[in-house]
Amino acid sequence: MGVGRRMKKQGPPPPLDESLVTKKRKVPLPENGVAKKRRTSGEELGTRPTKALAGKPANSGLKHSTKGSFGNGKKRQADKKNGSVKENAVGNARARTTPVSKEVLDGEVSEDEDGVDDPDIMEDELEGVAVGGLDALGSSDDEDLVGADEFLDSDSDVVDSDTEMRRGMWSDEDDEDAEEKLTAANIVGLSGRLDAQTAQDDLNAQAELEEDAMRTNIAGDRPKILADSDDDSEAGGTKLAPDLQLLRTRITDTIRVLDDFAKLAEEGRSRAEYTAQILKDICAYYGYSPFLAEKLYNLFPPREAFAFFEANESLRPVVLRTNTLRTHRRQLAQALINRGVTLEPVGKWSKVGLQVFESQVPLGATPEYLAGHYILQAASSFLPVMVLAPQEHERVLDMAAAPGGKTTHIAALMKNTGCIFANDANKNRAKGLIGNIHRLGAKNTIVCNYDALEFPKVIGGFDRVLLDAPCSGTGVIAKDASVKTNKTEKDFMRLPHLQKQLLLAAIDSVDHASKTGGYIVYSTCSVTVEENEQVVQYALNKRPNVKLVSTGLTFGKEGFTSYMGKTFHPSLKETRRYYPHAYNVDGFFVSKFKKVGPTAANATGAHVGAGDGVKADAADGKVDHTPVTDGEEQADDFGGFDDEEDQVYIERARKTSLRRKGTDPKSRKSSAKTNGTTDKARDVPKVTEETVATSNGDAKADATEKSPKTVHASKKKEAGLKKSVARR
Ligand SMILES: C[S@@+](CC[C@H](N)C(=O)[O-])C[C@H]1O[C@@H](n2cnc3c(N)ncnc32)[C@H](O)[C@@H]1O
Repeated sequence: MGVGRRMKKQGPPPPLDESLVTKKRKVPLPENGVAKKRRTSGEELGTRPTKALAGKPANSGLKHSTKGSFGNGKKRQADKKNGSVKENAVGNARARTTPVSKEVLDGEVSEDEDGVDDPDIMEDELEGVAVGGLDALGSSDDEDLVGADEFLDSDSDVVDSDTEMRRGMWSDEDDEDAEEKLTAANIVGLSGRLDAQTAQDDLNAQAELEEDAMRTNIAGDRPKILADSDDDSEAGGTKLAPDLQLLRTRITDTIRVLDDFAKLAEEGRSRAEYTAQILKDICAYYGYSPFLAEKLYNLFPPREAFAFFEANESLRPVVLRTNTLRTHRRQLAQALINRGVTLEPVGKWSKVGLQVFESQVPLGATPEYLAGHYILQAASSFLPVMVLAPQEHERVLDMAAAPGGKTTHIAALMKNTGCIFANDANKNRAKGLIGNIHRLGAKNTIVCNYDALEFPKVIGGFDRVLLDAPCSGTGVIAKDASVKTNKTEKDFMRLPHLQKQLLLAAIDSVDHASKTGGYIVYSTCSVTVEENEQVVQYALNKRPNVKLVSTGLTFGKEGFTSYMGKTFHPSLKETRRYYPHAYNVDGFFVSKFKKVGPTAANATGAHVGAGDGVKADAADGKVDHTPVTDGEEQADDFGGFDDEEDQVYIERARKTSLRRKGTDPKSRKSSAKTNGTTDKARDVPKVTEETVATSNGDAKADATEKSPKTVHASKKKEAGLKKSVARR
């Protein structure tokens, strides 16, 4: 039986209080009940699988997850009968820690192979599924953006009334009989259990606070934190193995001091000394490199930083996205419940997400999975596509698309109309992309395998472009702990540089005159300012023809408008940041641009010219190797091409090609003219291995012999080609 971890429901966290930051999950469980309970309540921040202790109930927090839970009613009835809610909860959670068969999961969801920078790696790395509850399934599978209140209230939306619960779950359906039966069995027991759990959690939190206050002797006294000399071998020093409990205590004590420095700091000690100490302790306790620990610590006030580091020790909830091209969420939920899956809607902010709490089957191998009824996808990965808001019949570019979680989401929102170009530079990952596109039944999608910097020369004039950029993955450390140590200063220069160039290419690939769109969405699963606000600011500097607009996601934290002495454009507040500790989702950044005019002829950027100019980056003072335009290209809707001029180059290239093949171009001229489709058919962008049928179901784009590298060499030729493809 595949079972998994219990998780907190997606949604806002409780305020950052001591109950969040004084858990001692590294400390062996005391035998007394208080400590056990405290751990249970401490699941506010989820599990810490990498450092879990034997005997510790994994993710047993029921506070958020059981309310309105949706699953096999038998278990809940049993719970109710027993009346010993707490014991059941803990016991069940312990029993549920056995991971889902990795082999089976891998067999079906391994499209995303490296995935370090990919929030959707959840699909590949899933080792277990959670146990838990449910509130309201949305009313429709048509996904709309929803406001902050709905997101933030996603926990409190749950109502105790049987009637209201059912209405919330299935309000889009008339025939609710089945659902009534399904849920009625759960509701009374769940409601009572939740109340008991809530009361217990409050007690636990209080007990924990008192315990900490006593042990650290901080209630009233100035804690002794800083060593008199450099010798701190007592806790995190190098002489002995670090004492994790002492380290943790010192971290929490230091946070208290930094919170109330005037009152609690030792005399003659500076804030910098305490900061240095806490950074050292964070490195020792959580295993970060000093470089990355400082970078991440600086994003938050000390107490929130601690919550962030803590949250990185727990996996986020397992979430699946209903593929509305193949099914409805209600039907999918029913089918999975019948297989022994406990799930609930991810929150009102999405009408297609289901959070899984427990499963008796491997979620990557169910018939529904194989039939493409859902994809395992981190909740935060829904956001960029919701922000992109693709419309039916549009042309959309997904610049860095593998393994296709967002591409297939876009296809679903477009109801398989229009056309999506799903590009990824990594051929192996592109294979996974193709697999997902087929499995999920996206029929309006063409897969290509270019370095996205080649756009818009490959093809441009899109209504919308999504750039879900390669990044450092500092938002998904819970999934990939290697990020803690393997990201260096060099990465935070190399990646932002690439991201900046990719973003310019994305902007230049959009048709500013699009009647329905003209939007670019830039997202990363990183939380660093270098990869987010600084990249956006760079684009604003380089492309005055774009402006930031609202993401429509009124939940999430505003992007920085200033950070460590750097000031960004005030509109950066339109961007959104997501943190694991704040919303129980992967760390994420989303921004949305509107293109309001053509890219200037003298604009510089990844797509422009093949020059080698090197100039200073006005935004951050770093050297920018952006090629400088030779001024040949004219601005147009696609960002600098001219049809007539292109035609000359195309013709010249055609002749050259014929000559190379030993054919006299003059002898072929008339046939080329009479058969105007010849070049067009040959010149569509290189399509990876296979081409997906377009929306009418029969049109097949031809694969070309061109390699991505040839695109760069024949830029003028491509300029015409993109037009021809665009008109297909
Ligand atoms: C964050 S992942 C994309 C995840 C994808 N959007 C999804 O939702 O499934 C970033 C992707 O960018 C690709 N990539 C990296 N550099 C690229 C480049 N220069 N051009 C195009 N794709 C690139 C990587 O292969 C990787 O698949």
